Amino acid sequence: MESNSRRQLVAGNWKMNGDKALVDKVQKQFAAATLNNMDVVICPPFPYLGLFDGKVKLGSQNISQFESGAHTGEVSVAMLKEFNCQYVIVGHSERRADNNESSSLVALKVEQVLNAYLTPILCVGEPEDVRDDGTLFDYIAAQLDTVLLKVGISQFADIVLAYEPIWAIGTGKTASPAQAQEVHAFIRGHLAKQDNNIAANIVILYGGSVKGNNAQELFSQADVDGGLIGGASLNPEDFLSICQAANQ
Ligand SMILES: O=C(CO)COP(=O)(O)O
Repeated sequence: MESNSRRQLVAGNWKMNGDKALVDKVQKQFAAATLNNMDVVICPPFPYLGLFDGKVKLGSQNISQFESGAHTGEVSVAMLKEFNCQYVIVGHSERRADNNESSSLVALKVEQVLNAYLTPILCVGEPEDVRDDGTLFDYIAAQLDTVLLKVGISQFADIVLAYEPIWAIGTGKTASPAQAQEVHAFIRGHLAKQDNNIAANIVILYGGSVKGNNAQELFSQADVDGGLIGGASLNPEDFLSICQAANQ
């Protein structure tokens, strides 16, 4: 694999949790922290985006596939930009399940985010039965290929990927560092078939029950470049200790 300039990234996905008090706590915590070797992104629910004061990078948890117009309840990339949002989580398994988001819809959303020069955090990951029946790699490849077909490999230079095995999300059942590394290496190898350089440089996060006590081992795997953190991102102390693990 080629040399790379990957920097560790930790993104906190609050999901439909948190409140204004948590915004204040997180901002205080990170204003006092020194994290020079990694990037922190907070992805709160939409209403809280405007409350952040610029000390941490911001991401949203979803976006409309449309640019603007008569789409009640949707939020556009242009609106996110007005709130200094730099990242957008796209294709989280909870949205794929709760809102029937297909990989084709996910691909449209990725395209929308890229067109606005924001960074998609594109989530892929298998349910437990897929891992059990041995079709894990085909499943992940298919999720990636739908987006690859839509936007092309060169656009992956501006994408962050997140591998989130569904069986590990919110379950306390983390993928082992070896299991995470195996899939991350597969993803990088899959992209390398089209472009070695992009594959070597793309940041691939792991998500699924990352905590302060397992982050360091996960993040030290060769192809794991940080994490997408759910539950533990709601506790500023825990989240900071995860970020410190990525800062080393
Ligand atoms: O879904 C996740 C982040 O997007 C992971 O959630 P947990 O860290 O709560 O398992």
